[in-house]
Amino acid sequence: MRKKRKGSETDACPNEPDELTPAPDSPSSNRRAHYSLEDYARLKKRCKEDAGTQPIGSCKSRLAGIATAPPCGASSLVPPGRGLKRKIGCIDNATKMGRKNKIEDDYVRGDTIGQGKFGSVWLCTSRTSGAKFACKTLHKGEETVHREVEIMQHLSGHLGVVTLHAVYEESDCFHLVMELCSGGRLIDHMLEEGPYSEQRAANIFKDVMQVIKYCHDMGVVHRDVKPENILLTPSGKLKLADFGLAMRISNGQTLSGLAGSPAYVAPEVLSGNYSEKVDIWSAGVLLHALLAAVLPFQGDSLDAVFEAIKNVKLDFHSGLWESVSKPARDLMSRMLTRDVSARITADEALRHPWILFYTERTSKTLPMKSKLKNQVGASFRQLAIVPQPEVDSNKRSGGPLSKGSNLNSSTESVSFNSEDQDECGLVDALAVAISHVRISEPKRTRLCSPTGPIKQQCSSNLTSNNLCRAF
Ligand SMILES: Nc1ncnc2c1ncn2[C@@H]1O[C@H](COP(=O)(O)OP(=O)(O)OP(=O)(O)O)[C@@H](O)[C@H]1O
Repeated sequence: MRKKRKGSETDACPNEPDELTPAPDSPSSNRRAHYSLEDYARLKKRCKEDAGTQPIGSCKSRLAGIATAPPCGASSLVPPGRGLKRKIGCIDNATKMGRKNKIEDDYVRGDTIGQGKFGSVWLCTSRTSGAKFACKTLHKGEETVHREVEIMQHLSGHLGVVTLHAVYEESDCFHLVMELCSGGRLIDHMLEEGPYSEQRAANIFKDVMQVIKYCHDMGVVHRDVKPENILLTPSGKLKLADFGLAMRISNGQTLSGLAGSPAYVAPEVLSGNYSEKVDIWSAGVLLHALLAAVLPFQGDSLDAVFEAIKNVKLDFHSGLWESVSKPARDLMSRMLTRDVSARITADEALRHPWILFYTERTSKTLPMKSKLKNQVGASFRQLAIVPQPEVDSNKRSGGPLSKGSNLNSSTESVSFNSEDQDECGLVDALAVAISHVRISEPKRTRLCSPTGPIKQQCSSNLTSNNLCRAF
């Protein structure tokens, strides 16, 4: 039997309800939404055990369609592991697949720096150059190993993607030698430093959206966009990591099956077929967390989180949102809309006035003093691309993701030196924003032939596999 990836180890959980119930409004309730996938795995294991008696619409039927689409052009019926040689044969020379050397010949092994449920990520040092790298070891037999390797190679080279330097194959595993992102994970910065200024959030968010757009242009859906999977380099550059759940997708093709992380998962993932727009939703959750330091969809259990994702109407009008500009709220609402066709694309998000305002060249000289916030908001309101969506009270938002001081400047790509600036700069920036507001269909740079919905493979291994890390 093949090994199951993403925390497939599931234990009996007699005390599950208690374990899934954090104190209301406590900071930990947010963290539970981030970190309670093991709980969810246990829950779903129970679902699996009940599978024979579950009716349609039960958790079994919800979990049956775990997406297993292979890279474009490959049959979804190819058993995982088979065709691996062919796939990795595509990996170019830069990654030096198929080399005779063992990794120990070229690198000195260092400390473990990350622990995934699949295995570990460890520090390694090149014997020739002395340069340090991160090495992720993927054990063969895991369902998605070949896909992660292939997709990393496919995307490697973009500034926003962790660069894959080399791949070493052993009889039972692959070692992926990657660029070392020693600046930590974005989530750790968020937890430590609390809500971000709009200026800072916009610049972080722009970097994230640029790499998501790149993935989508390259025909890849990440499916697990969250701050835990965004790493920082020492100079503060953001890098999207962990393509363990990523899938290739053709234009017009849809995926199916549960994959993602609970707090960030798009509603359509919970209910049916979905597309690359799931990454937009997840990025919208991230933007919410950046600006408000709370997750938008919370609950006392994972099912309650999912219920919130499906039904809670967010209120961007009151409470903490009163101090956030309307353009920021507008962008968020366009990303966190359940109507997938109305949800903006990565390209559109990047051209949203809020992003342009805070990240365009002229924004470097714009005032950020709070007294100008409303003016900015009013100006942006005029730039709105479409009307604001209906909002209602959000009963579950609460509990800070973190408390803390201002973020250090390591990730800020634009410096803000604005105390003495006047409103002329603001007008200039708005003019720039206006000039960029054009909404059109995004282009894919690498498309595969449309093949229609990807066939589902209902493997119990896959089911519990994706449940745990990716539920
Ligand atoms: N290139 C890198 N540089 C530095 N640290 C890294 C790098 N890649 C991964 N890590 C560390 O290892 C951890 C696990 O890596 P990764 O997320 O790729 O594994 P995973 O098991 O697929 O993750 P998850 O359990 O979140 O799905 C990361 O959270 C990070 O702390």
